[in-house]
Amino acid sequence: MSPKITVLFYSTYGTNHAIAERAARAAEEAGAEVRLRRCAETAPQAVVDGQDAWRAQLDKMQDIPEAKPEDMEWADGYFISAPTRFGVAASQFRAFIDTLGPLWQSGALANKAITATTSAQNPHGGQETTLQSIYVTAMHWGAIIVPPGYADGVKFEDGGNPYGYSCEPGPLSDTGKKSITYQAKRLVEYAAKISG
Ligand SMILES: Cc1cc2nc3c(=O)[nH]c(=O)nc-3n(C[C@H](O)[C@H](O)[C@H](O)COP(=O)(O)O)c2cc1C
Repeated sequence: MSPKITVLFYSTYGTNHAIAERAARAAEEAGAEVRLRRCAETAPQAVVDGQDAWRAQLDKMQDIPEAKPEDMEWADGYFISAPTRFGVAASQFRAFIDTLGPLWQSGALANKAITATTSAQNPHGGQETTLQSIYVTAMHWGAIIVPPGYADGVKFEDGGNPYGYSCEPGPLSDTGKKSITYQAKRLVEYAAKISG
């Protein structure tokens, strides 16, 4: 049976959207059934409309369904991508996560494979703490964290973040694409093992 993967992301300017699209394609290539889902925008419309780039990115994502708790229940594994904000994940991502209390209580979030990626403006702007903050939540769920580590040579080329692929904003590099592909395929492999 194909493992089911929900690729869950939030993106203001497009970087984490690009990561998520790449991860979704890689997971499908690895044989998974995939749902690509975006976290709903929670910033006031006037704030979004006040920045052309923010407005354009939100318009670009209109065809991607907003994440619902059911997308988390459905999946065997989660590929997460969220921007770094003050050293942790963007509040739009957290707002969705904070709707999952009833699912957590039912035990539906336990035993799911999870891996995470992020971007930050600066090379050392908090990527590692953001990923760790996402994994702290995963531990509360009883999810099984699948970090990339250094288990593939690409991790010695992509900046070497063992917690998850991370980058600075902008178009993905070829190495970045390879690293995301590796991380998504590794997630599919372990989601399949865990879900049996
Ligand atoms: C409120 C706010 C806080 C941010 N905090 C950080 C930060 O702590 N470190 C950093 O390097 N970049 C920070 N950034 C930059 C974001 O990480 C960057 O915009 C994001 O990675 C771009 O991802 P996206 O294109 O998917 O929106 C911040 C941006 C905003 C708007």
